Amino acid sequence: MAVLAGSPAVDHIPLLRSPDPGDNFSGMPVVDLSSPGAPRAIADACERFGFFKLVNHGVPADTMDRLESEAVRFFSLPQADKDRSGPAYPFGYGSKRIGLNGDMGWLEYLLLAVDAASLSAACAVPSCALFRAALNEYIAAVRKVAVRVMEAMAEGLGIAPVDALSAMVTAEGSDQVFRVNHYPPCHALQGLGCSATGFGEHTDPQLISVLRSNGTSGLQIALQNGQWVSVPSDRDAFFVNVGDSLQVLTNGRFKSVKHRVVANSLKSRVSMIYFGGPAMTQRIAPLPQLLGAGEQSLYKDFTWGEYKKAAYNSRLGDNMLAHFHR
Ligand SMILES: C=C1C[C@]23C[C@@]1(O)CC[C@H]2[C@@]12CC[C@H](O)[C@@](C)(C(=O)O1)[C@H]2[C@@H]3C(=O)O
Ligand SMILES: O=C(O)CCC(=O)C(=O)O
Ligand SMILES: [Fe+2]
Repeated sequence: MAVLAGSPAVDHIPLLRSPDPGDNFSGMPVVDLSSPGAPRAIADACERFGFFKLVNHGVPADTMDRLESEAVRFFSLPQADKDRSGPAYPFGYGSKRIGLNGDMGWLEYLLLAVDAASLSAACAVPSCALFRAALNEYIAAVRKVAVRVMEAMAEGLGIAPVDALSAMVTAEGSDQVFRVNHYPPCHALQGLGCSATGFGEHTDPQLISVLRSNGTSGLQIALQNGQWVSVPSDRDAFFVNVGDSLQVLTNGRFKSVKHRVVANSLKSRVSMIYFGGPAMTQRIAPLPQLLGAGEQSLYKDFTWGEYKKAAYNSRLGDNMLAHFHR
């Protein structure tokens, strides 16, 4: 992977070709959650792209803006103060290093554990009461959206009960994670025709990810033909993606989408992502309601705990699911 010689600021950060304005995703599925057609539109988008934009989701702009302002305030603290909330593993503040296996990106972040509906009480960060309150309010709201979307997925797939998928994230002991990412502008690369990797290409291991970002673009997804396209930002919408576990539960009908973030040379990007995962002991296997007569699972049997362990022992860009294919 190319790294820029002589620019210590971006040392060890992989570089990417600058996004080309023509790469904007023109076919982006946009789903109105308040519309009766939402379940079918969601299932269709998950089958074609594993990704869609969600509007009319009902989360007040205030809830999103408050968390964004608190996050911006946190990330502008002196480095030594932020470092006191680290390291990121298992949960806390991290900078440039992603995971424990050598991945690097042009970002800093907070990785947080989520309990039944809010931040885990045991979660060490952040200590500021206003930030914690904003996190709790936002997490409770985004989690409800994730549940509504998973119910719509079941309806769109034509399976019963309606909570066949969502029950996995509402169950006792479900493994939910929340992440706030800050990608500072990467001035060192301005005008050089390349960009710093903010978050390298990967798929999310969980069932569902629900992302909201400020008005700075940078998120890209890979289409099924391998082409990378840029996702135009929209601070009022959520972007939903299918994770590896949901691909398995649907026996490959829904696609776990490969995505990455390219850092901007001028503007900072702030994103907040809810990752809905099941309980560690949950078996991840195609739902019987989705298997046609004589249809076999494409995957070996495993639990979320086993898959998570394999994922966390992998590099970001590794195709983790490949090891679980029959
Ligand atoms: C390199 C890694 C970071 C990651 C754990 C892993 O070993 C591979 C999966 C990565 C990922 C991607 C989605 C989420 O951001 C995340 C929290 C997750 O559950 O899996 C990250 C992990 C991480 O940053 O710890
Ligand atoms: O920050 C973003 O916009 C996306 C980050 C991401 O894909 C992740 O944290 O898993
Ligand atoms: Fe991701």
